[in-house]
Amino acid sequence: MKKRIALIAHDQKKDDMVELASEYADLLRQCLLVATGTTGKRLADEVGLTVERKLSGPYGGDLQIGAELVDGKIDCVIFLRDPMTAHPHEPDVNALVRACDVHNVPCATNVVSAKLLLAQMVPHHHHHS
Ligand SMILES: O=C(CO)COP(=O)(O)O
Repeated sequence: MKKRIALIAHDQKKDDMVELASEYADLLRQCLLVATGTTGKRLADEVGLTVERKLSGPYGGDLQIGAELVDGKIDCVIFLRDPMTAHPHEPDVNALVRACDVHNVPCATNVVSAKLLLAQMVPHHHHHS
């Protein structure tokens, strides 16, 4: 069965997310993708991925993804957080990461971790950059 991957990036990390997704586009096309609003739009517009878009993070998108996650509908989370900027929805961000820990769902919060995790998500995937 296809893996369902959540992709989320704070504003200062969106360029990194687009770059990461471009590099791993072949792999990501074999998965079902869900993203917060603005991240999802950029992935669709700039990488050409098919992405199910939730609300933007500050409007509850992290919580929508968290709700699916606790229902067992998310296999892994790539959440490129900006550690240098305060966010009004920080409680939501923490809730999603906490839900990953509660339910033992892998969650990568930086690019290097994301690459390691993505490489494990699709069996026998050979990465060409
Ligand atoms: O704020 C976010 C995650 O906390 C991301 O939301 P957007 O993808 O809509 O910018």
